[in-house]
Formats: sequence, structure tokens, C-alpha cells
Amino acid sequence: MRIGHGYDVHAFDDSRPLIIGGLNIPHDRGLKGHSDADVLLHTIADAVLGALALGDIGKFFPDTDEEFKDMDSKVLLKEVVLKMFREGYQIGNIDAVIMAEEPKFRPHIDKMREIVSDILETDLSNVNIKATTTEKLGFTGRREGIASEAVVLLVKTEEEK
Ligand SMILES: Nc1ccn([C@@H]2O[C@H](COP(=O)(O)O)[C@@H](O)[C@H]2O)c(=O)n1
Ligand SMILES: C[C@@]1(CO)OP(=O)(O)OP(=O)(O)OC[C@H]1O
Repeated sequence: MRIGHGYDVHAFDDSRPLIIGGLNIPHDRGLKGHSDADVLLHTIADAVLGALALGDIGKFFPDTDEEFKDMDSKVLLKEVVLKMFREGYQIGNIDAVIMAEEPKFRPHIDKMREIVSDILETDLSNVNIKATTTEKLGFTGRREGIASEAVVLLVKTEEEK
């Protein structure tokens, strides 16, 4: 078994749509980034790479490379999942949190879990996603951006889950 941790932050950007967990979330602003700025999927990808001791998404998808401009982060996460399979691992379980004062994510969480579990090729019951405000404290509390954090457990493909 291997454990991994991911953390990511993106600032709000009035000119972009809000894409989190592979979903377009209705909101008056989105997030700034080289890609579609899906902070949750980046966090999960980093957690998987971390568990494999393969570094981070910036190593494989540099934000200086035009190829990854406005990239769909579902594609990015899928590529990380393929690396995981090549290393002989699969998802044990994952637990992620989105930190944001706004918008409310609760109504979208179940759909996000479906999208993430499909990409990770794991059962829905292995994926937990939650959201919290930071009680108006810090940069998330000031509505300057959104942060996300995840932990993931990987198991050898031949191991019982
Ligand atoms: N952006 C958010 C933040 C929170 N939630 C949901 O509200 C619950 C209460 O949040 P607190 O920060 O006051 O603990 C939280 O457990 C989430 O279910 C949300 O949907 N979107
Ligand atoms: C995903 C990448 C690549 O398009 O760009 P961003 O959307 O800026 O995301 P970030 O989490 O800052 O870093 C990873 C980047 O390399």
C-alpha cells in the first residue's frame, strides 16, 4: 500500500467559468490557471503522483507548455491514472476536501464523485469529496480563491481492496 497527499490553490478570475471536479458549477466567476484550473482534480492527481513518488503535475504538465493551455483536467487526471496502472497500483480509497467560502458545493458533490470514480476506475464507495468554508478566515475566507486537499491510498493491483 502507498499513501499520497495533494494540495492546490487557484485564485478567482471573473472572466472564466468555474470548473471543479470535472463539473461546470454555476457561479459568477471561475478560477485562474493555465489549464481549466480544476483545483480538485489537480489535488487528486498530485495525491496519486505523490503516492507513487513520481513528483507532481507540474513535472508532467508544465504551465509553461502551450500544449496544456486551457487543458481539460479530466484528461490530466486520466493520464496520471494510467501511470498508476503502469506502476501496478489501483485506488484503495480517496478523501478530498474543497475549501471555499462560495459557492455551495454540496448539491454538486455526488456528481463530482461519479466523475472522479469513473476517471480513477474505482467504485463510487472509494471516493469521498467534501467541502468546507474557512469561516471567513484567510484567502479562501476573503473569497480570493479556492483551495483543495486530498489523501489517497493506493493498493497493488493484485492485493485485495
Ligand atoms: N463551499 C462550501 C462550503 C461548505 N459546504 C457545506 O456546508 C457545510 C458547513 O460548512 P462549514 O464551513 O460551516 O463547516 C459543509 O460541511 C459542507 O457540507 C458547501 O457545500 N460548500
Ligand atoms: C495544470 C497546469 C498545466 O496546465 O496548470 P494550472 O492550471 O496553472 O494548474 P497548477 O495547479 O497551478 O499547476 C499545474 C500546471 O502545470
